[in-house]
Amino acid sequence: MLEVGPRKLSPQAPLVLFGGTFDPVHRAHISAARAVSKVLHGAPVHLLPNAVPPHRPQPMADGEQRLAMLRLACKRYPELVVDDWELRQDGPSYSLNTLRHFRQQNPGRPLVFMIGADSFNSLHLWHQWQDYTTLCHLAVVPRPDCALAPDQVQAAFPESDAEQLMRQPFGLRLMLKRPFLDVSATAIREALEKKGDCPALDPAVSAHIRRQHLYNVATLNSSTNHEAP
Ligand SMILES: Nc1ncnc2c1ncn2[C@@H]1O[C@H](COP(=O)(O)OP(=O)(O)OP(=O)(O)O)[C@@H](O)[C@H]1O
Ligand SMILES: O=C(O)c1ccc[n+]([C@@H]2O[C@H](COP(=O)([O-])O)[C@@H](O)[C@H]2O)c1
Repeated sequence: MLEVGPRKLSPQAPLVLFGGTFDPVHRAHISAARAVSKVLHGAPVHLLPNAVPPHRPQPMADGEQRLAMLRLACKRYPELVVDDWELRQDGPSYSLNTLRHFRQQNPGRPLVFMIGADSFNSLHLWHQWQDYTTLCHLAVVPRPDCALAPDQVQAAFPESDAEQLMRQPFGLRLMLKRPFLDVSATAIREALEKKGDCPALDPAVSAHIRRQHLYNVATLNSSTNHEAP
C-alpha cells in the first residue's frame, strides 16, 4: 500500500527506490531522498523499509514501527512515498528482488536505486549485484569519512549527469555532492538509550518513539535529559 501520492509527472519520469533498515528513519535519510528527487526534476522517491536485512543484525524496531516512523517523517513531502513492498515479502530482503519487481512494473522507465556511500562501498558483496547494471541506475549520496572504494562497481556503472541518466532506463551512476550529514541510526539509537531523544530525528518521530517506548526509551524516568548527544 502506498502512503503518499507523488506529484503528477510524465509516465517516463524517473522512479527512485531508497531501501533501508530505517531503524529509525533520520534527518539524513529525508534530506538525501529530497535532494535526489530535486536533482531528478521532482521524481518520486519510494522509501522501502526492509523486512529481513540480509547483511546485518536484525532491526530493534519491528517492520510496522519502522513504517509508522517513516510515515511521520515523510508526511510533509509529497515527493516521498512510503512503500511497504519489502515488508510484505518473505525471506531475506535482497534488493535484487525489489529491483526486479519495480522494473517489471515500469518497463523502459528510468529506475534509480539510491544508496549512501557506505552502502555503495559494500555493493560488490551484495546478492547478484552485477545484475543491477541492466535493472537500474545508481544515485550515490556522500557520507562523512566515506571515500568511494570498489573500483569494480564504479566501472560497472559509469558516472553520468542527471540529464543523461533521465534519458535511459538503467546502467549509469549519479554522484551527489550534498547533503553531507554526519548522522547514523546507530548513533541515534545510542543517544535514545542514554538520553531519550536526539535532535537528528523529526520531532514527530521522536514523540512517537517516546510514546511507544521504542529503543529502550521506556527504561528512562521523567528526569531524562533531552539535550543533544
Ligand atoms: N548520513 C547519511 N548520509 C548519506 N546516506 C546515508 C546516511 N545515513 C544513512 N544513509 C543511507 O541510507 C540507506 C539506509 O541506511 P540505514 O537505514 O541503514 O541508516 P544508517 O544510519 O546507516 O543505519 P545504521 O547506523 O543502523 O547502519 C543506506 O543506503 C545508507 O547508506
Ligand atoms: O541484496 C543484498 O544483498 C543487500 C545487501 C545489503 C543491503 N541491502 C539493502 O540495502 C539497503 C541499505 O542497507 P542498510 O543496511 O544501510 O539499511 C537496504 O534496503 C538493505 O536491505 C541489500
